Amino acid sequence: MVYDYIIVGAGSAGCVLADALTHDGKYQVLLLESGPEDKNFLLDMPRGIGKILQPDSRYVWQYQIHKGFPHFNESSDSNQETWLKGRVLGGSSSINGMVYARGFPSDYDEWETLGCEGWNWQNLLPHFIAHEQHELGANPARGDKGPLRITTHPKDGSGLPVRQLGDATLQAMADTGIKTTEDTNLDGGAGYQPRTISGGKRCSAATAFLKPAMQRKNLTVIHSSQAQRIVFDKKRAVAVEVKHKGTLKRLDCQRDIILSAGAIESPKLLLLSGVGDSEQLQSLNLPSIHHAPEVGRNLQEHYFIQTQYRVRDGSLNSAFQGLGLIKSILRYLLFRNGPMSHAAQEIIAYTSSRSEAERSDCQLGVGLYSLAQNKYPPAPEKLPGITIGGYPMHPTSRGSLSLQSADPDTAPLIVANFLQTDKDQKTAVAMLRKIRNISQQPSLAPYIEQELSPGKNVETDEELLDFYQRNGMTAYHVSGTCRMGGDSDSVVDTRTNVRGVTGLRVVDTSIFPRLPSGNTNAPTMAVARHAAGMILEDALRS
Ligand SMILES: Cc1cc2nc3c(=O)[nH]c(=O)nc-3n(C[C@H](O)[C@H](O)[C@H](O)COP(=O)(O)OP(=O)(O)OC[C@H]3O[C@@H](n4cnc5c(N)ncnc54)[C@H](O)[C@@H]3O)c2cc1C
Repeated sequence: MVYDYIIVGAGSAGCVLADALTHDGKYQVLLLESGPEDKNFLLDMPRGIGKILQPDSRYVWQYQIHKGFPHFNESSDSNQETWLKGRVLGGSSSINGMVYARGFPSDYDEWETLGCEGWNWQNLLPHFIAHEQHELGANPARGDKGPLRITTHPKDGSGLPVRQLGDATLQAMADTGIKTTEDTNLDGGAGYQPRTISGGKRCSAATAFLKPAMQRKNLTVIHSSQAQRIVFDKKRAVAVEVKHKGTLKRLDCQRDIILSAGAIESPKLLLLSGVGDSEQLQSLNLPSIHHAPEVGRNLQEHYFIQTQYRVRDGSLNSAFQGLGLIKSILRYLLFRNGPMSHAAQEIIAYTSSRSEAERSDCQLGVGLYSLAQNKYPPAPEKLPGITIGGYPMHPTSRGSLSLQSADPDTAPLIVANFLQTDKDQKTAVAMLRKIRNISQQPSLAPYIEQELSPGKNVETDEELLDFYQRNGMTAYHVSGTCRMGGDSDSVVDTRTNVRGVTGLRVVDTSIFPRLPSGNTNAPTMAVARHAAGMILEDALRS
């Protein structure tokens, strides 16, 4: 069989593409996924991620990365961390924190200004709307007829006193100038978390887009098979070489091969296939099909920091351990609600680190629980607490990704280069001060007993920055490594074609020229739907 399209990677982008490209029944499409099926109760139950994100999980890719702080020893804990990506049908949308954040109009309008013609808000908004089945209902900027189910954190507090603490936190935010809104995706500000959760279950890209499409005869899904490289006939991509149970196989394609393997594996596949910096490729004895030095550059990630507070009452800590955990699980099994049905954090806020009059530059997230210090994988603290975390949304620092070996099973070298620029450092410190200010508002005084971290001894800008650098971590939003642009240096053009070759596209977070304001799952799905329209249009023309 020669497929019309082969999509590599059944993640957020791959599932949307598989649905859109098979819709009219005209094209034979193969969706290839290296991970297994998503048949596990812990993937469905939102707080199952506590177990899914364990180091030995079969559902994740793991990467040991360098943070890139020049003043810390390269091998110290402050300079290294583990990044995870989903490796299962649904990709990272099957293992993520389920925060539904679209980014704001200015993000996409900025993409267009950067040369990505046609990728503005006006063009992307219809895709967000078409995807959404939002419990708050439809309006000109929100959809309720799509396959992706979205709810906001429940108003009843799930039978626990957490709602009072949540309301008090929102009041504290309001007192610092961050208005409370019903739908933070439309109005910014602060509110209860919009989530890709419905009926107490995760709604991944596989649930929303792939499962219904799998009924179609023109879609073939092969899981547990890893693409090793793209096969070229001169400069045309014609097949994918795949490893399945130790055996190599060639799968042929007559239109386009679309890489949707995510912002780490898509550039890795390009490099392994001969599209990248030719000097680097030659040093690894790889062929050079096209010299594209930007592959793997422009890496962007949100650097997340968590602050913690001891509280007297209202926290969920007891619901995640001992007898409390058994009760939470029982409650979930019986009613599909309670703490096991919550997203990673209960409250979200968008704010400016400096003045509310300016464009929001930070996302804050409040978890009504606290975590034991220096423990990996994360575990709840015994005593009650809350976390207020956040990250600057528009980092100007850039990292990179490169091959360490020509062996597809060897992880690439990733250097994040967090907080390298003066602007990023100033925003990081200002955000930490903002969080502290929120925690000190009168509405939280009945709850908060003590700031645990950073703690009152961390006071000057230098101390706050040092705390941030040492304790910050990935927000799991890695993007930008196959940058899309109108300029000849960009890796893909504005119709998602890889420059310098034919029959090859990239559609996933790696093509983002800049990170959007907030989490990346919803933007990736909208980008994939926009790209699918172009792919079908181009097919009609050819
Ligand atoms: C732990 C975690 C928490 C997150 N929390 C949130 C959140 O709460 N909200 C939010 O909006 N975003 C969140 N994100 C980010 C968001 O989920 C991702 O940015 C988004 O899903 C990425 O989509 P993608 O299509 O680019 O890649 P992915 O969804 O990662 O999909 C890539 C797929 O390609 C497969 N693949 C890779 N290489 C190969 C190969 N060689 N052959 C075959 N298949 C291959 C992978 O196994 C994977 O299934 C989180 C991410 C993680 C990891």
